[in-house]
Amino acid sequence: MTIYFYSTREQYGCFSNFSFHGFELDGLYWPTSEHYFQAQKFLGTPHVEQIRLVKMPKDAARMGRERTRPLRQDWEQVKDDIMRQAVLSKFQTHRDIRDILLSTGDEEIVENSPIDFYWGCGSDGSGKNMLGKILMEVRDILRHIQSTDADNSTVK
Ligand SMILES: Nc1nc(O)c(N)c(N[C@@H]2O[C@H](COP(=O)(O)O)[C@@H](O)[C@H]2O)n1
Repeated sequence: MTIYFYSTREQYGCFSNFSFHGFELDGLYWPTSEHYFQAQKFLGTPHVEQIRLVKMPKDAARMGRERTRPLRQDWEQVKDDIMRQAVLSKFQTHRDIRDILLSTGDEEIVENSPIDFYWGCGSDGSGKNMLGKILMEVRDILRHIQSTDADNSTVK
């Protein structure tokens, strides 16, 4: 059965980038994956740190979406990899949510956003669901890491 998520307050809310599961990446601490993702839009400028330091992910999202500052030129080419790295770091850092992600087996995961047709499925389900796809990719990576670790710890 397809797993839908969106709000951090509902079931599978930990799959949202707005969930408070911080991690270290690029030598810095990020309070949420939304902070990391939005800040990377302005790599090489002081705005990265300004976004990293705001308390709430909704403020990081607002700042990242403001177009008063120029977006990095290669954003469209790099944004999926940046999201993948942020989501992987988040789930590698927190065992409790890693277990929740792995417990979904091979079920399809969909960000049930009524407004976002790129990261989510959009209001009519026709969206690309890139965040859901990335979560499923990360699930595969974590499953592989787990089985490799188990093999390595087996006494031969
Ligand atoms: N809560 C929420 N509100 C929105 O308006 C959204 N678009 C989303 N989706 C999340 O937004 C992030 C990416 O947004 P931009 O590409 O910067 O517009 C990403 O975390 C989506 O999952 N969520």
